[in-house]
Amino acid sequence: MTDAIPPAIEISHLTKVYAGGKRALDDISLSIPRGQIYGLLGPNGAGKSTTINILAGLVNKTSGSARIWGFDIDQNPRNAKNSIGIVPQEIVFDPFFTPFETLENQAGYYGVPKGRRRSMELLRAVHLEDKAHAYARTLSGGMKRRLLVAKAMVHSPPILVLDEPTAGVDVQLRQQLWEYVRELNALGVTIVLTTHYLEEAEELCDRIGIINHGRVITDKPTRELIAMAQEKVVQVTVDRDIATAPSGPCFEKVELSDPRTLTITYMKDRANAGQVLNAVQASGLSIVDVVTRDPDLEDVFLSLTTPA
Ligand SMILES: Nc1ncnc2c1ncn2[C@@H]1O[C@H](COP(=O)(O)OP(=O)(O)OP(=O)(O)O)[C@@H](O)[C@H]1O
Repeated sequence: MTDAIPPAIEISHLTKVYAGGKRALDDISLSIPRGQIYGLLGPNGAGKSTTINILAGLVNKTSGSARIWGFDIDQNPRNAKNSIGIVPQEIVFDPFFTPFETLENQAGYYGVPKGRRRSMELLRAVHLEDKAHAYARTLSGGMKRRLLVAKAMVHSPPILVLDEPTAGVDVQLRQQLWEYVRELNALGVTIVLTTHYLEEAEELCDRIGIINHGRVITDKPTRELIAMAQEKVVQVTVDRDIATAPSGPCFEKVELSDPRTLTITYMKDRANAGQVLNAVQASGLSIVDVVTRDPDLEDVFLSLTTPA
């Protein structure tokens, strides 16, 4: 009876108006399925952190409701909190504790008995075993971020939320972090991440929600979202220099990138690449090379978040 299993996170008509009147969330509803890697995307100030901070119990909502692993955050705050681990955007540690102590303290905070603590195991998983007894202040930025991930996992929550985890983290560390996130997901942990890196969301996430100005503008499987980008681009190299770009009935836009290269945009619901190439040949040009570009999430994101 999979239908009876509640989603990992269910947000229903959530609204947040900050003191001062800023409406950061305006009637948001989202359902995040269990077992997935879910990407929450949106431009700066869209309301991503506000959403996560409400789930974490750090910000009070104005109205609406949220359930974490089936537990209502108002009616069952303790179970809701125990079901989620949050890696915050900002790095906050007591610099005088070692990574090992940091994890032990956090486990204590969650009431994890000594015999069931996994501090060393977690440090090993985030490649910080050799730093277990160094002061937190001596760790590099990337190490601190990995320690935050371990800290969020001390109570073995079924959901891990990462708020902009790779901001300011170099490419190699980012890859290591994602590797660990994927491992956790393979073990059954539901992952929610917010990111500005669209390629990253596209590569990692099974499903993506986009919010803008405090509203959900889309919430779909990544594949469907990419398919929504209607614009396609084909770059055609012709056999001789030309001075002006030819026109074609199915061209949305055409540019002469260099004297022999045409960059043609067409709408995939109105034409196909064959028709575009036929139109080029019909203008008397011979084609020597063709490069097509598939839409990526950036195209979808821009078309959905830019005011029409
Ligand atoms: N404590 C606060 N008091 C008043 N306004 C706030 C507060 N925190 C956030 N806001 C405002 O609420 C809106 C949503 O902010 P939020 O931090 O949730 O966005 P975000 O999508 O996480 O952005 P970013 O990607 O920059 O972190 C913004 O306009 C922000 O200025």
